[in-house]
Amino acid sequence: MNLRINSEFGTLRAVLMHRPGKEIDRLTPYNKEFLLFEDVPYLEALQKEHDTFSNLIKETTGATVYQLRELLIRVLYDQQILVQLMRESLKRAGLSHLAGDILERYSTAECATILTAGLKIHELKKKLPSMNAGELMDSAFAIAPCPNLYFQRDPMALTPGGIIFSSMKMEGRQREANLLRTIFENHPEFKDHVNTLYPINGHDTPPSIEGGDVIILSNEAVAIGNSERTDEKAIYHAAKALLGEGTVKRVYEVHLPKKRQFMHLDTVFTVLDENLVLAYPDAMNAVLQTSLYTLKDAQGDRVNIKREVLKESLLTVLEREIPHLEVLSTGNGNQEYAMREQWFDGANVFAVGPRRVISYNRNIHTNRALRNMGVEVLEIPSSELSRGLGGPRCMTMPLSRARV
Ligand SMILES: NC(=[NH2+])NCCC[C@H](N)C(=O)O
Repeated sequence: MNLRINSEFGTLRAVLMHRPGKEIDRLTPYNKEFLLFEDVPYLEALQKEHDTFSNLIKETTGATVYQLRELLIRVLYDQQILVQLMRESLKRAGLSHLAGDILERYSTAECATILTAGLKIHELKKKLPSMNAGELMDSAFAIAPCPNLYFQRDPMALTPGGIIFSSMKMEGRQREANLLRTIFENHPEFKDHVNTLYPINGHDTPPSIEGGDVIILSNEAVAIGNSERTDEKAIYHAAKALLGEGTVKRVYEVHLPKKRQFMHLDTVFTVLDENLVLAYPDAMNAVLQTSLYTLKDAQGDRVNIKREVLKESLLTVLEREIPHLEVLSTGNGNQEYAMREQWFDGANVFAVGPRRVISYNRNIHTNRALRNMGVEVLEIPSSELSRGLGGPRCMTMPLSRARV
C-alpha cells in the first residue's frame, strides 16, 4: 500500500476506522465541552451505528476496513514502543515514572485500552496500592481519554505527496496524533510506505494542523483550511513539504470563520466526483480570502515557495481548480434546512466512489438534493454518532483509493 491518495472520490480500497469503545463512557456533563462533545452518548447504540457504517463500507465497496485497536495492539507488542507511549501518555499528570509498573500489571490489550480510554488514579491504585499520586485526586486522570478517536480523519492526512501527521489544537485530542504516528511508523504493513511531510524534523511543538482541514482538489492541488484548528504557520510548512515533494503543484489556504460549526474545512464542503462538490452555501459566501502557494525554486533540500493572497472566494478557487464544476448545496436550496443539517455535518459525506456517498440519514434534505443530482446515497443511522459533531468523512481515514 503506497499511502498516497490522489482524490477524494476514487473507488475506496482500504480505510482506517475506530469502533468507539470505553473512552466514550468517560464523557460526563461536566467534561463534555472540554472533550469536544455536544452531549453524552449512549455507547452501545453508538457502537451499533458505527458497526452499521463499517459493514456498509465493506459490503458496498469490498474495501478493507482496518480497525485502529488491532493496529495499535500489533505495534504495542514491541516493548520499547509500549514503554515510550505509556511514558508520554503519563507525562501530563507527572506520572511518567510509573510506566514500568503499569506494564508489569496490564496485558498488551489492556494497555491499548488504557492508551485510548484513559486511566483514572483510583483504577491505577487498585493495581498499585502503594503508589504515590501526589496531589492528584482519585477521580483525576492519570492518562486522559480520547473520546474523539472515532473521528479518524483528524489525527493525520494522506495527500498525493505523502502523510501529514497532525499536531492537534485542542488539549482533549492532542494524544491522538501521537498514537497514529506511532502506528504508521512502526506497523510492518505500513512503515516502509510512509513519506512524512509534516511535522518538520526538529519541531518540538509544531504549529497545529488537523486532517479534517486537508482536502484534495485534484492530483495537482490541495486545499488546507486556516481554521479554528489549523494555523497559518502549519499550512506554510505543509505547503512547502508538499510542493518540494513535487506531485502537488498548488496549495490553497482557505480562511474559514473561526467557529465551532466550521471547525474544519470538511464541515463546509466535500468533493464527490471530478466536477461535483457538495457545499454549505453560507460558508461558501463567508470565505472571502484565500492564498495560493506555489514553488519558486528547489535545489536538493532547499525549497523556496511563494504565497499570493488571492482575495478570492472559496467558490472561485474551486472553479479555478475543478473544470466544469457543479456545486450542490446542502439543505436542498432551503436556508434553514441547510443550517440545521450543516450542524449535523450535512456537507460532510464520505465518497466511496465517484458520485457514491455515505451520508447521515438525518440529513434528509441534503440527501434528497444529492439523489436529484444522480448521486447514489447510502444512509447510516446518526442519532448517537452525530453527538460528537462529526460526519461520515470525519469518521474515516482512506488509506487506498483507485487512482483517478
Ligand atoms: N473532520 C472533522 N470535521 N472532524 C470533526 C471532529 C469532531 C470532534 N468532536 C472535534 O471537535 O474535534
